[in-house]
Amino acid sequence: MSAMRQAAVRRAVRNGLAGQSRTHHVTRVGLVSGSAPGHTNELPVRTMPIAFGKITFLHLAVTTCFCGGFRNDSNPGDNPNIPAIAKYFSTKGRYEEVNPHLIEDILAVNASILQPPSEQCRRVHLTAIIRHGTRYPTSKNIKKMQTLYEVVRRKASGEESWLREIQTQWTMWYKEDMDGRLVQKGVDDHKHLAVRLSKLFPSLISEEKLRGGFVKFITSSKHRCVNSTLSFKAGLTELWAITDEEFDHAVNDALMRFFDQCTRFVHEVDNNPAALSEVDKFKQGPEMRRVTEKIADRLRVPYSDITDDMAEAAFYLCAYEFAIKTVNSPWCRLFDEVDAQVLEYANDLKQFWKRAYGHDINSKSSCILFHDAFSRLDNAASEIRLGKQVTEAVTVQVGHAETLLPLLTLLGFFKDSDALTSTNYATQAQRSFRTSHMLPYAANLLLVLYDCGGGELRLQPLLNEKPMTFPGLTGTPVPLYEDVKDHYRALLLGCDFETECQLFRGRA
Ligand SMILES: O=P(O)(O)O[C@H]1[C@H](OP(=O)(O)O)[C@@H](OP(=O)(O)O)[C@H](O)[C@@H](O)[C@H]1OP(=O)(O)O
Repeated sequence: MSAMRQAAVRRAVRNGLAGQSRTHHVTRVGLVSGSAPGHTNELPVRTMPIAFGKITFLHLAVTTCFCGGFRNDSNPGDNPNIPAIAKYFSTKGRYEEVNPHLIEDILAVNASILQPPSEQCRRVHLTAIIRHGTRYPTSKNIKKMQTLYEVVRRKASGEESWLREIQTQWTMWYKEDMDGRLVQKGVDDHKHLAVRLSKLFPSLISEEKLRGGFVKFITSSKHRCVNSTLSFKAGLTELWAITDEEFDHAVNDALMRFFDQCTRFVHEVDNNPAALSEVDKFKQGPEMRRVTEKIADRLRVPYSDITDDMAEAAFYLCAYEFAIKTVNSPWCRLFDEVDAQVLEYANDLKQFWKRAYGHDINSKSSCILFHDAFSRLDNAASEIRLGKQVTEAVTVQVGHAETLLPLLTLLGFFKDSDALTSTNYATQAQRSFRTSHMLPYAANLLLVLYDCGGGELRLQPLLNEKPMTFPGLTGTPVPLYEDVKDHYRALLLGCDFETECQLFRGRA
């Protein structure tokens, strides 16, 4: 693309010119191969043509004047290509289900939600903590899917078209060595997120800032995270047609996989089955039993063939076929909405007790990430106060659902009055702790620091590109940075990772 055309593209993105519509077919991004040699489904190391699709500036103009919050009424019932139960897929859900406006335009942003707190305020720093993009199932779940497929293939009987499709057309294509690796949709998740964030924060995520070394990248060592980081960078380099420079990223598991290194969490939760007793009780309880019996009835197999694990495997088959291939799989026909809500709750129970409010150490294990985020914000704040340029304008940190959730918990987000337990499902229908809304693939927590002049700094949190308010700080949508620090003073003064993660902490 000529320099003149690049400038025109950049101007159009910046100015949101309506009426101009350009299609930029960008190609090539090299990814880290993570699979066993010869795996047909693995993203190849060699570069691969990824058509960026259409960057339509017309949409930019339309969406920037799109008022109010995003539409959450994707109403999949109207769209036969979207499973009616897609909004219950928990951490196996697509990003588009929490931002349905992206279904029609994956690059659409709603800049109006990001109006600065006042005319004087300008954005000076952005920290983005992002879950990797869409991935294959883990080998643990692929084994369960394979077992279920054999039961259905060999024992199910019935004339329903969806059953015949499973038994005669659908093939078990998942292989154990896929084990959670990033898929092509996951590459696109991060490329598109990068472009949307560059449109939302053009003064921070810009070619100039990227080339100037003001944008830092940190990632978990897992393939899905490294490849998501490469994809995020590719989204920017392709947008700006940068071919003469590459940009580093740091692999830092102490930050992005802190849960592996917190001894007390590993001992008291990760390696302790009793820590998830509420999950186990729910999976053996009446709600789940009704689901497994209904599935067995639909398949006309004995109740003993469809355990809670088999029901979960069927649910995951529906979710992965949709997330990876965007197909409304025949596996989805095994569930009605009530069944899906029960399976969603089982997932939420796992996340609640393993990564969130269920055990205090779950959130305290994220102290290292909490302090890292605030030290970056403090550095930016002091450079602003000294009248200097902010040396780290943007930090992009790629991790897991279990990176984000403990931090969100530590900050007090999505806390209900009652804990999720094996016995209160019926009263938790309106709970705020719902991972389907919080943690899809590519879920992202953004912390935006504003300089409003006269030493006034403000901090805005966003989750999945939607503004939030810090729990307990509801006076203003974008509070003073000092008020936020006051609010979290105890954590800022304490929350010492080494102390919290000591095995026999505080015991004689
Ligand atoms: O049920 P699976 O095996 O998929 O659980 C995964 C985690 O996936 P999630 O429960 O979040 O959907 C996976 O988190 P991710 O963000 O990396 O996808 C995690 O890394 C993996 O270890 C499994 O978690 P588990 O708690 O060990 O089951």
